[in-house]
Amino acid sequence: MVITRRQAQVNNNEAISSNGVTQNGYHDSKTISDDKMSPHWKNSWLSNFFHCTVWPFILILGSSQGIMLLWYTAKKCDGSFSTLGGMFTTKGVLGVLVDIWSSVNICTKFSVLVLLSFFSFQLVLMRFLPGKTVYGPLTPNGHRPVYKDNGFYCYIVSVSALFILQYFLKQYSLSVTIVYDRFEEFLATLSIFSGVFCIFLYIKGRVAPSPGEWEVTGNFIFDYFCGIELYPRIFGFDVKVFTNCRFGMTVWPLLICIHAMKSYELYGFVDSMFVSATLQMMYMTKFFWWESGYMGTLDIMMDRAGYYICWGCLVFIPGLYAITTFYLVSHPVRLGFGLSIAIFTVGSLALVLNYWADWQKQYVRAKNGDCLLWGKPPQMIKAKYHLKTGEVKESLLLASGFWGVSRHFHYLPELLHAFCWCLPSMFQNIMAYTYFIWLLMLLVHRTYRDDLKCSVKYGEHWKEYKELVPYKIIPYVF
Ligand SMILES: NC(=O)C1=CN([C@@H]2O[C@H](COP(=O)(O)OP(=O)(O)OC[C@H]3O[C@@H](n4cnc5c(N)ncnc54)[C@H](OP(=O)(O)O)[C@@H]3O)[C@@H](O)[C@H]2O)C=CC1
Ligand SMILES: CC(C)CCC[C@@H](C)[C@H]1CC[C@H]2C3=CC=C4C[C@@H](O)CC[C@]4(C)[C@H]3CC[C@]12C
Repeated sequence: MVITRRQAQVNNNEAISSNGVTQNGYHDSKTISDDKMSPHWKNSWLSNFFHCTVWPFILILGSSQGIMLLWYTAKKCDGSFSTLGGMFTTKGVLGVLVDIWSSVNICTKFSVLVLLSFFSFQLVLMRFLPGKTVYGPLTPNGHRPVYKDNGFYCYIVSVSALFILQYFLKQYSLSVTIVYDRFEEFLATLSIFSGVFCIFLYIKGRVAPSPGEWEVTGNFIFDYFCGIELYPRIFGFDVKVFTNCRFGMTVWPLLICIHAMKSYELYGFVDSMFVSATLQMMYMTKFFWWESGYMGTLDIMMDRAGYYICWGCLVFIPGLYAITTFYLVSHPVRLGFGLSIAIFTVGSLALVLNYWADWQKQYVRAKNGDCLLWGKPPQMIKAKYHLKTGEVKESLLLASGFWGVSRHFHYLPELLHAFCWCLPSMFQNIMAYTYFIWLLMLLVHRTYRDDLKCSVKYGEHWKEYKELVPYKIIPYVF
């Protein structure tokens, strides 16, 4: 039996990314036969089958159900998971799902038209707005992706366009808040679209892969779920920039604005909505300001364009990331001036701290260590790594500043900031904290994932860094 190294490592439970893709791209990835693999692999065909086929299959089938249930809980169960649980006991999970899907209009003319117009608008902005050329990280086979850094302009134009559109629609007694009213239609249509789009990406990856990394295991479910190409391009458009940034990360702030408008239409000014929406808009503004830095993170360097990342950005971000303000539309809370200011101040400081930590890493690397951090020369490790081509490269691992406190200190202010935008909903329902709970799980998992990736990439140098900075997020705790 011949399988690729990628699948073999999944069997051996080595560096597995969140979507199941191994992260050992810095060594050769030739096809190997099972007699060369560890005996553990031979004994664990069941684990291989589970990780590479059953688990992706469950996620593909279950993901859209999960996101529709979240919408249903927020809209039809008064934001209460226990009400949903009650429905599960009376009707059964399947019964509830059948009720949901039979009541939702999928691929209506309206939703398809709105989505196609939005896709086209984003593609036009992506192509024509100016931006300097930036380079992504070098892939193990020596490919360096090139981007146009115009994310911030695209974001500003998109948010402004929403307000301009609202202004014109109001003249005809219409409103963009129809997106909130008929949100389920959009979620369902996007789910279908992303499923079909990933089939297209699978075929494209097999017959006409773009330059850069790509890999086929031959297991359709695995390849469909994890993707084949790392940097697919269609007519010069980078697919992952489109799905992650121009769609997912752009729809999120637009939804926040739509929820705030809806809340204003219903009740006038509500402080809890204002605090939550403003904190999130600040977060998004920071993201787009730093977008070129995002091109060097795990999602872009590791996750191939498959169902996991495409469905995630096309459906999961709109469905889950904006859930707090979605919930606040139907559950307004009056916080009062003092509490609003307190939450807003803590949330803003947390965001500054998170940005500062991200910035320290980029700054020291950009200056090649020739700078001061907190008034002192930075403590660094010059970590060597090998490309597949055999070429030796070097990166700086910062071991002072925030990166000397813990290996992922910046996740702490990220979590605090997210908590602050959920807190305005107070404590009536846990639903408003769904994003925070998700983020907590995602970031904890990410610390393991990044450790594996870096230990494979830097070997002894990473060990050295771990000795200098032994904790993952909170010193002496985790
Ligand atoms: N809201 C959300 O859903 C999420 C938000 N985030 C946020 O996104 C931002 C980026 O986070 P994330 O993508 O996890 O990546 P990180 O910022 O943690 O970067 C990880 C990478 O940085 C490099 N690195 C690791 N340690 C060091 C060091 N000591 N010195 C220099 N370089 C180092 C390594 O890459 P290399 O190969 O270059 O050495 C490593 O793979 C953060 O602000 C985070 O909070 C992240 C995940 C989810
Ligand atoms: C299939 C699903 C269960 C999971 C889908 C997950 C993805 C939608 C998300 C996984 C990682 C997320 C992100 C990583 C880093 C980010 C930088 C930050 O500054 C903004 C948010 C984000 C882009 C974030 C977006 C969602 C993911 C890609």
